[in-house]
Amino acid sequence: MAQNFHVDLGGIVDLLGRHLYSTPRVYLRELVQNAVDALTARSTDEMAVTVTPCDVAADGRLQVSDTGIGLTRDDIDRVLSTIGGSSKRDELGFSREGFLGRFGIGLLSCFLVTDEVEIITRADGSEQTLRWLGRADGTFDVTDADERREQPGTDVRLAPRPGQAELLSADLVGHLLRHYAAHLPHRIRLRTADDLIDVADRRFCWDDPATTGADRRAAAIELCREELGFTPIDLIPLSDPGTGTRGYAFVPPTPSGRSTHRVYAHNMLVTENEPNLLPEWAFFVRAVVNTDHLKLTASRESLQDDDDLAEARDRLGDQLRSWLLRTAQTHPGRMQELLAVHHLGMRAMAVQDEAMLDLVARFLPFESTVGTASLDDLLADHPTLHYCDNDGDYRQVSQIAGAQRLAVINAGHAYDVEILQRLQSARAESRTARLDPQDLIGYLAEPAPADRELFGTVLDQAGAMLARTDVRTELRSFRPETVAVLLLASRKDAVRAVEDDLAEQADGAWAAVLSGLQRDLPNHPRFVINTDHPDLRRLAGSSDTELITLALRALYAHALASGRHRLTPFDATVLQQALPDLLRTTLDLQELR
Ligand SMILES: Nc1ncnc2c1ncn2[C@@H]1O[C@H](COP(=O)(O)OP(=O)(O)OP(=O)(O)O)[C@@H](O)[C@H]1O
Repeated sequence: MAQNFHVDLGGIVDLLGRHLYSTPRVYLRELVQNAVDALTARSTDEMAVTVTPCDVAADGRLQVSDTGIGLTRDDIDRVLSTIGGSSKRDELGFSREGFLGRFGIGLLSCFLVTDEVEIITRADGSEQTLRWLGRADGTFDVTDADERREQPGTDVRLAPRPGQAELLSADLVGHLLRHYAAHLPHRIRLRTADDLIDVADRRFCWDDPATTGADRRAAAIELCREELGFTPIDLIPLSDPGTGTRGYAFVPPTPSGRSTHRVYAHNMLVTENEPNLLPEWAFFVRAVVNTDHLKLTASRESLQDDDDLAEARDRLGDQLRSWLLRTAQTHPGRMQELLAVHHLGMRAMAVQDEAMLDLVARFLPFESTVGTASLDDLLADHPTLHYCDNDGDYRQVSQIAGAQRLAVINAGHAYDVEILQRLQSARAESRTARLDPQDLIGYLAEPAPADRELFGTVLDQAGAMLARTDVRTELRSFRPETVAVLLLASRKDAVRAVEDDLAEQADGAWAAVLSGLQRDLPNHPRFVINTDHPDLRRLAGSSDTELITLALRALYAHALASGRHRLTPFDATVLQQALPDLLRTTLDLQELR
């Protein structure tokens, strides 16, 4: 014969307490939820839930009392005395419309704070008042109650477990009620020593037909201040009728790395930190919403990550996106302000979404060698946009590229490169290309033959100086003529190994350094000498090869220092010695005069 499982209630309560609920405080939310569901099931005018904290009640027990539908003897057997039993699912097991509960386990959370739950109830349409007493050891009694309820409804009473009275007493109960229940559309009252206070006294502004236009906006901003703790720089109405989800997304005044949202279900607070309500790219907003149909997890502390939520997320994401596009058209100034604070979020969004890409291309300012401007403006003037994918490369090339009117963007921020690549593939007419600092040489003019001749000795001496390194010397004629030399090295080269022989080379003489640095790298850094530089031209005219070498060392040191290069041991030695050497020689020359 088939037998029933025996249930160890203590074990189940322990499981709930440790693994389902984040805190024993949820007991109060579960009780208020049941009371509100009972009101919903009855629907008369005399509807209220009254909560009496244990330190206010005469018998020292917390009581949650409602004027709801109550329970018949049969209900008690089916739903109270059966774990998992619930009146809030239909025959097929689906949640019934309008109810908060669904799983039939909420009441068990009371055993997180008490050993005994007493329920006094009178069902709507019945004269009988019944008493159910459930204990944490899994036993229960059902009897006629000694007292008689005047009205249909239910009182649930809990005596605090020793050491847990605080969880059931006035301070915390008042706080929790306002936290969970402030927006409930029912009358929820807290009993104090001498008064009854309404705690559910807030309507969501979007549900209040009386507040419209500017008033509604002001009310929403106030809601954001109270519930999210900041004054938003903008707000976006959200509405997904399919899941009965409504609210606002608020734009914070400072950037946030990842945003979570405050979600209510049937006006009862579910969570302050729901990560899955809006698409991941929407981290420039935080939302407050109420939902009627999105499902909750059994703990009721987060949304179920199911298909309904995924679809709602897409639709709400569409609303954010169209709002942004509209704002860009109608209030470009506001858009600019938004981008100034949340450019990182917008960049992330542009990588995933074409509409956002257009928006970012239109509004986001990029630093470039031809000025700071939007990608659209830059592309209008320059058929090909070059970019450096890191700030170091950009700093190396920016001055020279700018002087040659070569448009190079600093794409060193997060997502910049992806944005430029996406732009290239999304728009046939947009050309973007990565620029390696070494590529810059291709944009600098070859010197005239006469200048090549003039600089013959300089070129030879530079070649000799750098003979044992992998740096190649080039002559070029370029603007500005105040720049004498350039050292162009790609990042790949810049990070080439230097550590091994560093110690050996640190204080070595020139010869030792040079002989120690045999490299054969396919990509050679370029030491570029500007044949237009007036003093270099004077130097080139000199026949003093020693002076030329000294000057070249100093110029090489200068190029190293100004280009933010990673130093090889050779570079470090040049940097250390070149300028003192030059100084000494100048002084020697002066003494000779
Ligand atoms: N105050 C009340 N008035 C009337 N019926 C109640 C009340 N409290 C509980 N019940 C009945 O007891 C059942 C079990 O309650 P319980 O809180 O354990 O689960 P639930 O509310 O159905 O679902 P969930 O686990 O999702 O909260 C409810 O379905 C309801 O029928």
